[in-house]
Amino acid sequence: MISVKEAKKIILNSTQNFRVEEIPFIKSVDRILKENILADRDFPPFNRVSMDGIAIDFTSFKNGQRSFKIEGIQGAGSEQISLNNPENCIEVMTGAVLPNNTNTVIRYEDVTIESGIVTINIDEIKDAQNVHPKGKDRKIGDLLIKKNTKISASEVGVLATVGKSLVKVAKQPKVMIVSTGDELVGVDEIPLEHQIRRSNVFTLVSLLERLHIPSETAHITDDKPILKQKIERYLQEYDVLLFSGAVSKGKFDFLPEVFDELGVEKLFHKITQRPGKPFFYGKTSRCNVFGFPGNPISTFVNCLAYFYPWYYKSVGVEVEEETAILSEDFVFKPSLTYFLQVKLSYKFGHLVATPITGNGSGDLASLVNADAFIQLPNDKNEFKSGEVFPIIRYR
Ligand SMILES: Nc1nc2c(c(=O)[nH]1)N[C@H]1C(S)=C(S)[C@@H](COP(=O)(O)OP(=O)(O)OC[C@H]3O[C@@H](n4cnc5c(N)ncnc54)[C@H](O)[C@@H]3O)O[C@H]1N2
Ligand code: MOO
Ligand SMILES: [Mg+2]
Repeated sequence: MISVKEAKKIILNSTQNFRVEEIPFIKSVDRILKENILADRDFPPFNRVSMDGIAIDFTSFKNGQRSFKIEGIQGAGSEQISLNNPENCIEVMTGAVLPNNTNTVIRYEDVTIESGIVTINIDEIKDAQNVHPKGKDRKIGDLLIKKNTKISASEVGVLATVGKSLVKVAKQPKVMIVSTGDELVGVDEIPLEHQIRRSNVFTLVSLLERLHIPSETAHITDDKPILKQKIERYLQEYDVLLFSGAVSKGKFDFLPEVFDELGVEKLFHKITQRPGKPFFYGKTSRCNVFGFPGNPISTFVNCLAYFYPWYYKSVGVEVEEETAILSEDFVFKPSLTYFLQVKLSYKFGHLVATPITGNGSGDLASLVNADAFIQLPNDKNEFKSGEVFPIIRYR
């Protein structure tokens, strides 16, 4: 049996490189960028008019001129024109190129126009006002988005603007999720008295969907030869296998021996934690094997506490640890790290975690009443209101 800290260390030391693929940028949200995105031109690429109005040569205004004859019109999307007479003006629209020989824009709200003559109604005008200068935001070649960024809507806009219709992202691992157990029937079946419906595979599928990892699922009964035959094939075809169940001490908990017989290197089996203690973790040269204990909350918390960080490290993303303040005193006697279910809220701007009591790791209904797990260390038994501990959110 090893500690949570040791287990995490082993897991983070056995990450995989899923390599890189190119996908349409519009499909890239929540994927991990695998190239630096540079400015393909200055931002903005020309001196951009930022208000609808008139463009003048500021020197004329400085010299006391207040009325200007309209010489032309410059709309967004038309080639730059030039002001020929510095005592005239050009009507300009937001997004247009600032006309040649002008440098200052005055809003329509601040002028009156009569018979083609513009009269300025305000005294306060600054040189170069209402112009967004070429290259003010970014220069050509500047780094806009760093490699290993998790792509969001804001990155998508930048990718579009630099013409990155195809973008390099971390490839997702090929994952198979396997449930085991003779007591389990399908979601659409009516269970007999001694049976229950499978739920863990679907929680795992959904937890992986949050990471945009597609997965396949299978169910295998507690039959050792069949388990062995199927898992042998999965080990050759998938990058990651996630199991739920059959890793504890029961007569039909065949997975640890099957893994051993199939040459899966055991990296650990059992962690000093609750729930999720009998977690098995191993690997072959191509595949990482996560054998989550079958109790639903054990499978759930171990996927969040171990598979998620393993995945993020594999794709090169650093995730900051989040913490919350315990809202009430809590006692946990066993010397195990306890992943306590909590409901999160904000009090005076601080994240507060209120314990949600359930009936142990089989009580999957209690998961819907909580938002996260708070990780209480195994070196003490009494946890006081106001103390701060790491949390793992699932909402
Ligand atoms: N003698 C001991 N017994 C147990 C120990 C122990 O240390 N000594 N550990 C307990 C702990 S802790 C856990 S957690 C469970 C882990 O059991 P397994 O990983 O072997 O899982 P199973 O025996 O197959 O099932 C346990 C439980 O979970 C239900 N289950 C399994 N798969 C699913 C699924 N896909 N959907 C819904 N529910 C599922 C299953 O019906 C069982 O009730 O072992 C303890 N025992
Ligand atoms: O420690 Mo087990 O994983 O909850 O019942
Ligand atoms: Mg068992």
